[in-house]
Amino acid sequence: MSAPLLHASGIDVRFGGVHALRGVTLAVRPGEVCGLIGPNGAGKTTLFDVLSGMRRPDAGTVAYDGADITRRSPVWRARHGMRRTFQRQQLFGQLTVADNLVVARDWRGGTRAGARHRERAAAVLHDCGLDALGGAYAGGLPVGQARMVELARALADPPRVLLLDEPASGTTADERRRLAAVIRRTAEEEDCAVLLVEHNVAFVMELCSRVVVLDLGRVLAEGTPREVRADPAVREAYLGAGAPREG
Ligand SMILES: Nc1ncnc2c1ncn2[C@@H]1O[C@H](COP(=O)(O)OP(=O)(O)OP(=O)(O)O)[C@@H](O)[C@H]1O
Repeated sequence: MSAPLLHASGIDVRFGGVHALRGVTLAVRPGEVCGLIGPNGAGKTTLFDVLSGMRRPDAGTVAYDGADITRRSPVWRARHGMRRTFQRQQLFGQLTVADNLVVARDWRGGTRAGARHRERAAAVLHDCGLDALGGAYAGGLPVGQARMVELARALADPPRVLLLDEPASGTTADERRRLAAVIRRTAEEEDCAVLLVEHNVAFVMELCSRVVVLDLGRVLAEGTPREVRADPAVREAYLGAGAPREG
């Protein structure tokens, strides 16, 4: 098994009296799609904030490719191949879909690379089945299409780590199939380490090779989808009565 590319160890985060993360340890390897699930308030988004550098943990470390990056900024992490999407969509609504992808590469500077960035954007749009939408304004897209564009934008500059926050939220079954195919292909063909937070358990269980369950700021369980489904503690805390949607 390859070494973890992203490795969070003993992460603690407090918001005043709320202990949002309590000694969370989690590793993601190149080429794997790992799911992060758990009830509302379990700490999933807070952990994403720590991994992407948007929140400094009160304790614990984040390592990337073996180096401690706990104090590195979000921009540093992005420059080094870490990409994140958000629960609430963050597309540039007044730009076209293609320009959303070009911007995702141009931010590094070097405008002379513009033509290459356009070529890469076109290729990524093609791979994501979005050829027809390149000229459409991103602000006018239905939710499901916008989710795919967000994923495409995260791929515009080739990622080494992809943190996806509820990528399937608001999508149809057909859109989920296409999202899953692109995510799987990115992990396998680009050797990218993918971690995704998702409330749609069926989507996670189908797509991910490994699943981590958070509850009340702690790792409650970790394993293959089959192992996690069968875990009594997970069933009680998350998959039992009042479980989130399965499809
Ligand atoms: N900025 C903040 N200030 C105070 N408390 C916060 C803040 N952000 C999160 N929390 C609290 O930390 C805990 C974890 O929240 P977090 O949003 O990480 O959970 P989550 O698993 O992502 O939930 P959801 O599935 O609803 O998105 C919750 O109790 C939440 O109320």
